[in-house]
Formats: sequence, structure tokens, C-alpha cells
Amino acid sequence: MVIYNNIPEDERVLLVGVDLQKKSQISIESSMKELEELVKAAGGIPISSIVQKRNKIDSSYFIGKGKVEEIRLYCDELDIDTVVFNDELSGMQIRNIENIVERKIIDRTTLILDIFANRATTKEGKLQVELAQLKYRLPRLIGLGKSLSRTGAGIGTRGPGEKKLEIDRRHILRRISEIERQLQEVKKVREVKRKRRDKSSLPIVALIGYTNAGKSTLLNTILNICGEDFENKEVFAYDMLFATLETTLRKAKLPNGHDFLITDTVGFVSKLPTHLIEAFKGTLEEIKYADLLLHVVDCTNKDLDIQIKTTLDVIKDLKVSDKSIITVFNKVDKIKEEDLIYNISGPKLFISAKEGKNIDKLSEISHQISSKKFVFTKILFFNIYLNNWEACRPIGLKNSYTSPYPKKF
Ligand SMILES: Nc1nc2c(ncn2[C@@H]2O[C@H](COP(=O)(O)OP(=O)(O)OP(=O)(O)O)[C@@H](O)[C@H]2O)c(=O)[nH]1
Ligand SMILES: [Mg+2]
Repeated sequence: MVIYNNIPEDERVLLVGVDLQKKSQISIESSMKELEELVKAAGGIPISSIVQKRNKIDSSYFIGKGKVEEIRLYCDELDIDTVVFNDELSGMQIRNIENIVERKIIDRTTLILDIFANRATTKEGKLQVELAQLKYRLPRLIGLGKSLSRTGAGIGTRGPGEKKLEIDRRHILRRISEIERQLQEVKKVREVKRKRRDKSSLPIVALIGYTNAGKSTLLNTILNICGEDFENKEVFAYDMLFATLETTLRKAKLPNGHDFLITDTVGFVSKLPTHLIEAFKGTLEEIKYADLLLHVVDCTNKDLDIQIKTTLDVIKDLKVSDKSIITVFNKVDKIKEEDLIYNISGPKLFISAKEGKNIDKLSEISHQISSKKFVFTKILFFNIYLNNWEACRPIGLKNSYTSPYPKKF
């Protein structure tokens, strides 16, 4: 058990994880660290964490019943308000655990939905989160416990759907179809805007990637160099998971007068609730209309392989994996050359969004796209890659690659 220091007075949270020792998944240490960051992003205070090694999940209690009783003791001892599980729980598991622990029980999905509910600002964002919350709650109505009741407060109880949750199945179903209808309307408006934009024929570059990789910082840096009317338009970039929730589309002008559009997107995270991806497909649709995807990766993260895979999986799910993608390894200012490991095929760039390293190369690539938009094919993309080969090597690294030819397109 790990005890965290410097804890202010507020909603005190105990973190619980299960280690199924699967090699294909993010390590349990990283996953629990990520959960800790998610708790902070939701405004909670991580007090302590417990991990149980298991071969399989217990259908009634998720972890062993004995462990649940142990958790009850920790909660009393550490004055815990809320217990957050690192995975999605069934309604019955939540109720069973709550009966023993007598605290609010939250799972990872509820936590993520709660952060989104707190941060969504646009009408569309709010509708999307409410839809995801309702779809999550629907099969769990029977298991309703403290965490899902309307009398609760704090993490897991927020969101636009909160007031409307009269916990009646028919009411929820009606609300779901109402939201879906409203989202269709929003989609129509977006399509009209998109058509207008298409007329201007400006190429679109979309920044995608794992949460906290530095997408918004990169957008700000690019706009600082070549943004139009940049004043007061800086996007929110912060050391916090899901700092960005809504897509922002900005116009940039290169010194030679060429314009292009650049868009930031919501970051991905491992075990991102499926309902949420589903609900956010509307927003993520912007990616579908992009001419180039810049996949931003935090190269200082030791789980970068899993982070890359998580992003590529979502991209695949959105059916846009055939788009031209440049992998942009960010934060090179924070890492020693010899520690930089990567084995990704295709074009790549090594940059520091914070210190502006190699941003000019990135802008140059965008320029080449903007000037040749109408012949934007994989061949052109290949040329761009060759022209910028200098930037496609890690900064200061000695010949990591001997051939400038990408392995795969
Ligand atoms: N050292 C270093 N830190 C960086 C760099 N780029 C971004 N950061 C930091 O990384 C943190 C996350 O940056 P954001 O730009 O908000 O990341 P994001 O990908 O937009 O994150 P979400 O919106 O949560 O998906 C911030 O604290 C940034 O200051 C970089 O090149 N070097
Ligand atoms: Mg962001």
C-alpha cells in the first residue's frame, strides 16, 4: 500500500486496482498513476492505493471479498470518503462493495465521465457527455448505490444529466433518443459550416494523441509562429489529463501567405469508456476531414508504445487509419538522447513544443501541404517526408536511421 503525502482537506479518495498480469496492457503501476491523475483532475485527493494480484475478476465483488473487508478498515483508518476502482464495475459489484465498505464507490468510467461532465462547455459537449452517462447508467439501474443516487455529492455525481436522472428506465430511454435527436441537429449545423469551409479549400491539419502529450501546447506554439489574429486565442494547455475537451479549429498563415487550418482534439486515455468514444464521435469527426494527422506522442513516457497503440486503435475505430499520419515525438527537451526509444514505422519528427525545437520543420510540412492541396496523395506525402528528412531524425541523435526511406506507408 502506498500512502501519498501533502493531502489537503477535501474529498479523500482510496484507489483500488487489480493486476491481472496481462502483458498486452499498460503496466499496473502506470495505470494506477494515471488513475491518481484522473482523481486529481476530478478534484479529489488521492490518499492511498491498493493493488490486488488476481487471475480473474470476481463476479460479485470484482476483487476478493476479504480484500473488500480490508478496504473497509483502511477507509476507517484513513478517513476515506470515496473508493475509486481502476476498471469498469457492474451495478451489482458496486452495490455489493458499497454494502461492506459503506463509502461511495466509483469506477474508472464514472470518474472519466465526471471529468468530462465538469469540463464540457459547449452545448454539443454537454449533450455528448450526458448521452455517455445515461448509456453507462442504464444497465446499472438495479445496482444503484450511493454513488449514483441524486443525493450524493462530489466525484461521480456531476453532469448535465444529473437533475434529469429520475432513475426511471423509460425516462432515460426517452432522454437518450431526445439527446440523439439534438446531436443530429448539431451535426447538421456543423456540416453546413464544413461545406462553407470546404469552399475555401484550405487544407486541414489535425493534432491527435494521448492525453497530456502536448497537443494544445504544440497548437499554441504553431499559432505563435504563424497564427492569424492570435491575440486572446491561445488554447488551454495544462499538466492535467483531459485539459482539452472540445475541438478548436484555428487558421494559420505562413510567411509566404499560404493559409491552412489546424485543429486540436480531445486526448485519448487507456480504457477510455466505449460510450464516451461513441458519444464523442461527432466531435472527433473533424479528424475525418483532415488532410494530415499529426500524432503527438510524449516521448518521455515509458508507456509510449501503449499510448501510441491506444491512439491508433481509436483512429482505426473512427475508420481514418488510411490518412497520412506523421508521428510527432514531443518533449525531447526532457529526455536524454540515449533514452529515446521508438520503433514506429512511417514518417516521424522529433520536437519540443515548449522550447520550439523543430517547429519550423513542422510548419514547412504544413506549407507544402497547403500549396499542393489538390494533389495531396500519398506520393506527395512521401516527397514532403523526403524533403524534411533532416527533421525526421531525433535531434542530436547520431544516425538512428541510415536510410531516409520510411519502412511503410
Ligand atoms: N518539457 C516539455 N513539456 C511539454 C512540452 N509540450 C507540452 N508540455 C507540457 O505537457 C503538459 C500537457 O500539455 P498539453 O498541451 O495540455 O497536452 P494535451 O495533449 O493538449 O493534453 P489534453 O488536452 O489533456 O489531451 C503541459 O504541462 C505542458 O506544459 C514540451 O515540449 N516539453
Ligand atoms: Mg489539450
